[in-house]
Amino acid sequence: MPRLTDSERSELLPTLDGWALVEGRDAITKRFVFGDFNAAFGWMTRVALVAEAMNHHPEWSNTYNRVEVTLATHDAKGLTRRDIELAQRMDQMAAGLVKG
Ligand SMILES: C[C@H](O)[C@H](O)[C@H]1CNC2=NC(N)=NC(=O)C2=N1
Repeated sequence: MPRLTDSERSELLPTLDGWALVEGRDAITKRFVFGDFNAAFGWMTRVALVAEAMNHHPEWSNTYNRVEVTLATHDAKGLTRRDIELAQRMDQMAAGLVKG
């Protein structure tokens, strides 16, 4: 899986909702804020099954109702289309459950 080209980045990154580039690393990151722990962990559980089905896994941490997510393709040592797809899936699955 090749890393995103510059033109792919300028095309695809703006389609994401609230994701930011990680300083000093070819990766994207986002903080999801849910109503409570149950909502946050339930979302993580559902996303985990999607990630496993995609064979593409997030780097993430959970503190009560917050989930910090970083996406990159380890095999490519940077961003690929898999990261864009997983980010979009995460946004879809968080719709209506997150603040802001
Ligand atoms: C062996 C397994 O298919 C690979 O390690 C997969 C699993 N999940 C992955 N997830 C991510 N984020 N990047 C990868 O390169 C990757 N590779």
